[in-house]
Amino acid sequence: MSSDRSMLIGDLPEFPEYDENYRAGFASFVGRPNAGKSTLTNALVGEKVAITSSKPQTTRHTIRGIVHRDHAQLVLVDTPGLHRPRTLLGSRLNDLVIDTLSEVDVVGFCLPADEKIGPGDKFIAAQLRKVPHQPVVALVTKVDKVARDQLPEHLVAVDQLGREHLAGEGKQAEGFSAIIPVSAVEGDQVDVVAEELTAMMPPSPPLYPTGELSDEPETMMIAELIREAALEDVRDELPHSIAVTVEEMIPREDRPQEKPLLDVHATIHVERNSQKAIIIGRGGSRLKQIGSHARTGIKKLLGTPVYLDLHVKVTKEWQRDPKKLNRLGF
Ligand SMILES: Nc1nc2c(ncn2[C@@H]2O[C@H](COP(=O)(O)OP(=O)(O)OP(=O)(O)O)[C@@H](O)[C@H]2O)c(=O)[nH]1
Repeated sequence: MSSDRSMLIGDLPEFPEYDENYRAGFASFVGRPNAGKSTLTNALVGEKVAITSSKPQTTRHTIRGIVHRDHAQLVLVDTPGLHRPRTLLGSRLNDLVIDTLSEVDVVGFCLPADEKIGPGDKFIAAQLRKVPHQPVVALVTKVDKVARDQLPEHLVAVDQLGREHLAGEGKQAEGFSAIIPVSAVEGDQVDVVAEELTAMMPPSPPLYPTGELSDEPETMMIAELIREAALEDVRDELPHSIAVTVEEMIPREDRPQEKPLLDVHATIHVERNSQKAIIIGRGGSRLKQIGSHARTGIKKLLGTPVYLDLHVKVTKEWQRDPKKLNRLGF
């Protein structure tokens, strides 16, 4: 894809000017499913890069968003939720999370303000002890959903969670390095989050060109857009049973230069025939709708009209079979 990429996006990379005070590095958000990680990533980056949904565990891939400030660059690695593994897929996701976290400069632990701290949060805090060299900042998300006078009590509980379950050696000796209330939806304190996190980055030249929002290969982002479209309206029936692979992305030949068209061939994998029927819909109507939603998103992402060729395939028990997981890129 690398040669096509510049053609699709159309910019030559240009890096920001910098001096010895410039900082750059990586941050990663963790938290229970639905904690608001993707929404906060989008608010910080200013564009839709990670996929948000009202149902848990849709962010399966590591999607990076890049926050550009005058004197700093913050590369966000948006991980899947850390959660107690129930399937092989679950435990692979957790390994992936710990690996990712060992490489970042700061971890943002998202804790929704409108939900009591529960066993899931304590589990994550305890997992974060495995990465003692990174500071962990508590990001108390969705503060617009609670009354102002309820917030202080919640912040005290968050502080206590850090002291009781996270505190150990290294940077986490005393629990959270900072606790920041934020509302990604209302844009409240998003800047403070950016400032605090960039201040924790090491001195470094810029890592990415100016204006770059994400270095995730387009195919991965396109697969996520299709997955999101496929889950639309049927999340209750098929919340975790869909994976998408993008087989091919080929610029259509014989098109005038000012009117390019990209052919995208992708497959939606489901686990059972009954699910295949749900995805396809009566007379193919749902599949058509999925294609049309996804196409709009892909066009917006790439700035190029696309022809989307979608297939639905039953890949049995893909969540539990290591070979199939490998093939689907997990
Ligand atoms: N009111 C309000 N809702 C929010 C805010 N941030 C996120 N949400 C909502 O909370 C839900 C979950 O948000 P996501 O950003 O998808 O959560 P996530 O942690 O990435 O979820 P997973 O991908 O399941 O791990 C969505 O419906 C969001 O719209 C916020 O600041 N305020």
